[in-house]
Amino acid sequence: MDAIRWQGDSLALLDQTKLPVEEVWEDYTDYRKVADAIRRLVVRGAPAIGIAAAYAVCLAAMELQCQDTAQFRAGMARAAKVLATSRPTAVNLFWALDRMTLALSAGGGGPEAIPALVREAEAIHREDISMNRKIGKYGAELVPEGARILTHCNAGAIATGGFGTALGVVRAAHAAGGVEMVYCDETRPLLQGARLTAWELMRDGIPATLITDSMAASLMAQGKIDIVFLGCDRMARNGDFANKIGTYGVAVLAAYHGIPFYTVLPSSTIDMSIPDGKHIVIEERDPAEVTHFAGVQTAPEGIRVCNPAFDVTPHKLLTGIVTEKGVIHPPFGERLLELFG
Ligand SMILES: CSC[C@@H](O)[C@@H](O)C(=O)COP(=O)(O)O
Repeated sequence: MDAIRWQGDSLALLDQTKLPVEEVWEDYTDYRKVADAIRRLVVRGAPAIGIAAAYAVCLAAMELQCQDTAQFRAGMARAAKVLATSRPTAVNLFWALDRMTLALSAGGGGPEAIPALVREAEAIHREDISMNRKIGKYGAELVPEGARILTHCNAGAIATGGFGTALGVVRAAHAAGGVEMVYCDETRPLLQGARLTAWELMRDGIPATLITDSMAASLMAQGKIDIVFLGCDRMARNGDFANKIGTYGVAVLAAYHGIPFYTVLPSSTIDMSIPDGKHIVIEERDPAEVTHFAGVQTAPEGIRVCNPAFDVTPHKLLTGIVTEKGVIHPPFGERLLELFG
């Protein structure tokens, strides 16, 4: 299962805004439209955003290849800026753009660098899938026999290059026969859990139950959740992390009920340049996402709205962090530095 395909001179994206009702792939040749697709959540999920941006840099270079060197370089800098302002929170976007900028300079800085840029974007894509496979293997070892797992948002194959982070763990654990049920929080306001996670799990034949976000507490109190796995958009070097709004609430609930709570991420999601979660920029999105549901108004016109797309969970609420280098336990700051510093 995938949502991003490089086609040599164009990028195909599965339009995630249309799932689960329609499976529509769109072709992109204009990097500006890819930036807009990232903004509109056609492509979403931290690793997937980075991969799409890397391919968009290739599209920019192809568009600019007939310009003289100075114009090519100025155009590439402009394209990187447009892509960097698409969404602020997931660090994978900036990590991928930095890699592409280095590949551009290493390749000569001009249109002659196009093959090197394509190779780099493909490497970013391929490495992400391979990190997810390793993450799945390590994470599956944490899953108790007959586990009932809770997840939030969508950290699946379509949020990554393929296989998924939190859902990669679920896939690996299910293949080993260890999963009784995956409870998916619907994930207000844009329903990534209901529209995307439920869809991915059903397609793979993994037992899944959809719940509204407000049901998680009651399920935990009834002893129906054994372990929580969810994704990450940016982790600071002390282990504080941003993920889809509602994650912090799930973390508090899990701590209260004594349920193991893990975030699952590739190293491309770790931002060692910031000391803690206070430094993570949280994206504020359109109020209409809260006041309207599928185009239908559900709140009075003119009501003030607060719509942060992410929240920050303090590292103290984490049982562990699942990465491609293994599972990290406290003290997170020291272990992150050792493995990723
Ligand atoms: C492997 S995806 C990890 C995170 O990016 C995911 O949990 C998440 O919060 C996605 O938010 P979204 O706003 O849908 O891009």
